[in-house]
This record gives sequence, structure tokens and C-alpha cells, in this order.
Amino acid sequence: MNILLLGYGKMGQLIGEIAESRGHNLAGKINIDNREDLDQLNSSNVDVAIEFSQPEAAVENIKWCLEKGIPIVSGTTGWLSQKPDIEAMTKEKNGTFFYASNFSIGVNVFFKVNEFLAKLMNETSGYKASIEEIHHTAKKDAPSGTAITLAEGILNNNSSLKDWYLLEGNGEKENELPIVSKRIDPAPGTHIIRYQSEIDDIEISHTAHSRQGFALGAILVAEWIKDKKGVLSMNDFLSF
Ligand SMILES: NC(=O)c1ccc[n+]([C@@H]2O[C@H](COP(=O)([O-])OP(=O)(O)OC[C@H]3O[C@@H](n4cnc5c(N)ncnc54)[C@H](O)[C@@H]3O)[C@@H](O)[C@H]2O)c1
Ligand SMILES: O=C(O)C1=N[C@H](C(=O)O)CCC1
Repeated sequence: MNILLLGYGKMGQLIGEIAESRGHNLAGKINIDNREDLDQLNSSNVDVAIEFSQPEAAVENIKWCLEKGIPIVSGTTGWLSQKPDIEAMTKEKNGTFFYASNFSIGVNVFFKVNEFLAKLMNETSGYKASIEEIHHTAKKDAPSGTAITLAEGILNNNSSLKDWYLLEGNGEKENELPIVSKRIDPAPGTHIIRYQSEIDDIEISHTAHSRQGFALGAILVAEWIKDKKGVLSMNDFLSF
């Protein structure tokens, strides 16, 4: 396949390496300083675009792909307030848009375990839920996209928590789920779910040892998505 990389930083470069090792051709490696290269690219020389850029660049990149009729796989976090517009545009253009806050297969197993645990804890009293995420200091957004997905998995299965919030300092909120974001190098991504009571604590965690799982997951999705249409997610891609 001819793969266009929109964003050629830490993730884009690793995705490029793995994609070439799987026999794909890189149609372009676009960063903030060479966007004029996009003028040469369209659906006749790009089969799929993989977008890992920055929160303020993602929407423009995704819209460009939808305008050109190029299927787009996006992993950029921190722009999700604009996702409804992108979903509407995907339908209007009969395009292909795939988003995941985390492409690692292990994290997607963890998402399911989180939902199952949240259902059990909803039947149990005395526990206080919280999320902690740890990432490298170059990360632009907080909380992480993965932590937001985990929070949604808890809120959808909990009858007393009304929303999540980013906990900074001592400002705890009643009936809301706190997320603590820590920035420590070189952490590629750690997420911990805690339920704490006076009697005991329950804790589940996922720790990425590198960015390999995120990059490989995005390429597997790009290979799968080629002939598909619509707004798609990891729930469509995975069979569990
Ligand atoms: N979904 C996942 O599985 C997953 C995994 C890792 C990272 N991420 C997310 O992916 C994004 C990128 O992460 P990273 O570690 O590669 O960041 P990075 O800072 O290393 O790379 C981002 C790149 O985007 C480029 N860029 C900025 N503006 C651009 C524009 N307008 N057009 C094209 N490129 C532009 C920058 O030049 C930079 O090279 C972040 O939002 C991060 O949270 C998601
Ligand atoms: O390195 C990052 O930035 C990561 N971002 C994603 C997130 O915000 O959840 C996935 C993990 C790595």
C-alpha cells in the first residue's frame, strides 16, 4: 500500500519504519515545515493516511484527507471536542475515518477489563475510584486520550459518578472521577485504575514498554481499513 504519514515525529517515524518492513511504500512524510508536499498527493497516489501529529493540527489533516477521498487513521489526542464535526464530514463525503486514543492491542484488552471491573464495583459500596496516567514530558495534552477512554468506560458503568476531572492539587470533587496526570521521562504510557477503601485497595494497570504497540496497531488498522467506509473504531477492528 502507499501510506501517507501526516506527522513525522516520534510516532510517525516508527510507523514509517514498521510499514516499510511490512512491504509498504511511504507516499509522504509530512511535518509542520513541509506541508507544501501535500500538493502532489491525492487518492491516486495514496491508499491510506496515518495521522499522528499534534492536537492543533489533527482536524486540518483529517479534513484534508476527507476532501481528497483518502481513508484516514488518526491517533492524535487532545482534539476530541471537534470529533462530531469530523464524523459529520465523513458521512457527507462518504469517506473513511478511524480514530483510536490508543492503538495498542494490550491497552484495548485493558479497556475491556476496566469496563468489567467498573460493572462489578458498581455493585459494591465503600470504594473510591481514581485514574493515574504517566507519560513523557514532551506530551502536549493532559489527561491522556487513553485516560479519557478509561474514564468513559467507568462512567458508562457507574451509577453515582457524574463526570471525570483532571485533579491538580487538593481540589477533589464530590461524585466525580479524578484523573491524575504525571509527566516523567521516558514513560511511553502507563495507566492505573484504583478503587480504594478503608479495608483494602483494588488496582489494575497497563504499562507500555515502548511505542512499538501503538505503531504496529495503527498499521494493522490501516491495512484493514483500505476498502471500508464510515466512522470506525477499535470496536469494529477487534473481535472482542
Ligand atoms: N493513539 C495512540 O495509540 C497514540 C500513541 C502515541 C501517541 N499518540 C498521539 O499522537 C500524537 C503524536 O505523538 P508523537 O509522540 O509522535 O509527537 P511528536 O511531537 O514527536 O510528533 C508530532 C509531529 O507532528 C508534526 N506536526 C505538527 N503540526 C503539523 C501539521 N500541521 N501537519 C503535519 N504535521 C504536523 C510535528 O512537526 C511533529 O513532528 C500525540 O497527540 C500523541 O498523544 C497517540
Ligand atoms: O505519547 C503519547 O502522547 C501517547 N498518547 C496517547 C494518549 O494520549 O493516550 C497514547 C499513549 C501515548
